[in-house]
Amino acid sequence: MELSLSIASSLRFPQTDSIPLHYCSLPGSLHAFSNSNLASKSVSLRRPLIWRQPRLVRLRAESVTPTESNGSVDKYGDDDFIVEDVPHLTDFLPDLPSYPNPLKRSQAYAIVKETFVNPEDVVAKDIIVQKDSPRGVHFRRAGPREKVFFTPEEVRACIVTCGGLCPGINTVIREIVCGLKNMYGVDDVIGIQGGYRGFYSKNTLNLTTKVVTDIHKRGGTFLQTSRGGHDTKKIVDNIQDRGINQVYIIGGDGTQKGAAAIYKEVEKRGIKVAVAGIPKTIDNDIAVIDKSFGFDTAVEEAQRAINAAHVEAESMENGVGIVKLMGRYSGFIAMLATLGNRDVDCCLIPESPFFLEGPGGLYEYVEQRLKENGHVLIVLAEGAGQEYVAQNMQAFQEKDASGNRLLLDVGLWLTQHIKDHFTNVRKMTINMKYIDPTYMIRAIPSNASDNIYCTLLAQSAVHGAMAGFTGFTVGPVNSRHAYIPIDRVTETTNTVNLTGRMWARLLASTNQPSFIQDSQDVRERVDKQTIDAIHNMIINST
Ligand SMILES: Nc1ncnc2c1ncn2[C@@H]1O[C@H](COP(=O)(O)OP(=O)(O)O)[C@@H](O)[C@H]1O
Ligand SMILES: O=P(O)(O)OC[C@H]1O[C@](O)(COP(=O)(O)O)[C@@H](O)[C@@H]1O
Ligand SMILES: [Mg+2]
Repeated sequence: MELSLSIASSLRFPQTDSIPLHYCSLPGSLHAFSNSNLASKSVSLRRPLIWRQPRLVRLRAESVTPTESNGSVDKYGDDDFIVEDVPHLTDFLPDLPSYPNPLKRSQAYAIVKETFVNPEDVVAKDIIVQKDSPRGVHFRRAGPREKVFFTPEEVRACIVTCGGLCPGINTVIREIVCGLKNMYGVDDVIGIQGGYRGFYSKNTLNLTTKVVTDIHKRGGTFLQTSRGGHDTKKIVDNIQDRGINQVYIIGGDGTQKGAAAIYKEVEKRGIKVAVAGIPKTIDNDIAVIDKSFGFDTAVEEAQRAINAAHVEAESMENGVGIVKLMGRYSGFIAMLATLGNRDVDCCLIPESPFFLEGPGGLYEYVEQRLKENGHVLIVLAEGAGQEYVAQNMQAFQEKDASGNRLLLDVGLWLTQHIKDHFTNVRKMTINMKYIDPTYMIRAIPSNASDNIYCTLLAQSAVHGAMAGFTGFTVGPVNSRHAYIPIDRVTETTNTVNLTGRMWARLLASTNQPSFIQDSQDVRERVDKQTIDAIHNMIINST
């Protein structure tokens, strides 16, 4: 694949693992990589966001003792050291006063040795490097700052939850309320009910630490959620009318796009409102961050359905167990639930097309497993094989209120096809058990480790907003929490990399067919996806 220099020098690839040829930092400076690894992730391009001088000035002005700082202008100015910084209220309100952070005096932090994050701390996006590789992309490290831009008395915060459910939403709500109160002495927090449309169509709830004290023990969202209904102007009007100056938005890729629109409108109006996004998705499809909260809980819960299907399948002659799990465009839940289980014979995900008939197809493999083992267990993500289901059902494409494509039931479709094939074509009796635990895996409270994760997310968001950052999403990057520009997490979707090692591990574990007859084919397909994504981004960015 070839990229012309003019394209490469004005646009930069955000993810080194999906860079086919070039990696550019500053316009005009080009780093060529011999690495031609191709990823199944869609690759997108964005304008360079290198810390330019104004950001450097602000970053350094934020330093406690600039003379003692480890950094130097050169260091940050290096072409290969890129910091993708988040906006700050002072970008459009330069005269905003700052105050000493009250955290130092709080009960929790009184004896902490290093209360505040060094303002020059950044988190590396890629931690696998070679000796001579460029230092690459970094994000600002999350955590409390020496200076804050709100007094506790002036804060009026709100929390809203949007999109689908996932375990842990209530923990995040709780910890934002408790974090604001216990760390910063903020009393005024309100809940927006029913997602974005709740800003302009519903009454708010007063969220005190007492009100939220045990909500983390329940699944779902205490504030309710919805799809659709994002009207930026009405939402920001409402934010202004209610005197809200910190907005915490919990939601997935769609929600974060909405948060970016709110931030931009706030900036346009020049009002002092910090907008913080907390990424939420059961599908784990949000780019940049390590993993979304509640994902592990969901994978764990999926084990119950898979185990039940296994018990049913192995207790009968020619038992076929099929479990359908969530995963609209990304098969992470199905992949991890399969890897975590070990009884699964085959995992089907949206990223990996499969076929039924002929050599190397699913029917052949099912028959082989029935002969070898007496039963077979299949886990499939709801987004897998949608093109076949649509063809067969001659269905038209429906969308939900947010514009997401509504999926056809691939579980029922596959169940029927396997039954028909073995009964009518192979003249074999099979015992089919189909389990669809779809909502059960996301409508539960989060487990202990997700609760810890949710607490970190909430507290990091609170520290960021109090420090005046805005238009950011918080999340772990290589296990360290960072403030990430919202656009960065919405421009691409995280999908299972078919040419990566994790999918290979799954194939090695289940020993299922890869459904790829020619590995060159898949490389070319992934390559084409990459080129298409680049073309789309170029068109969108012009
Ligand atoms: N491109 C967008 N711009 C503004 N708001 C959006 C956008 N996409 C989705 N939203 C809003 O975000 C909310 C949640 O989106 P949805 O796709 O349903 O869930 P998720 O955030 O979990 O992906 C909805 O209220 C929807 O209107
Ligand atoms: O039926 P609902 O509530 O729209 O949710 C179903 C969809 O939500 C998802 O869980 C993803 O939701 P998000 O966009 O909120 O992350 C998909 O896996 C699933 O297809
Ligand atoms: Mg989504």
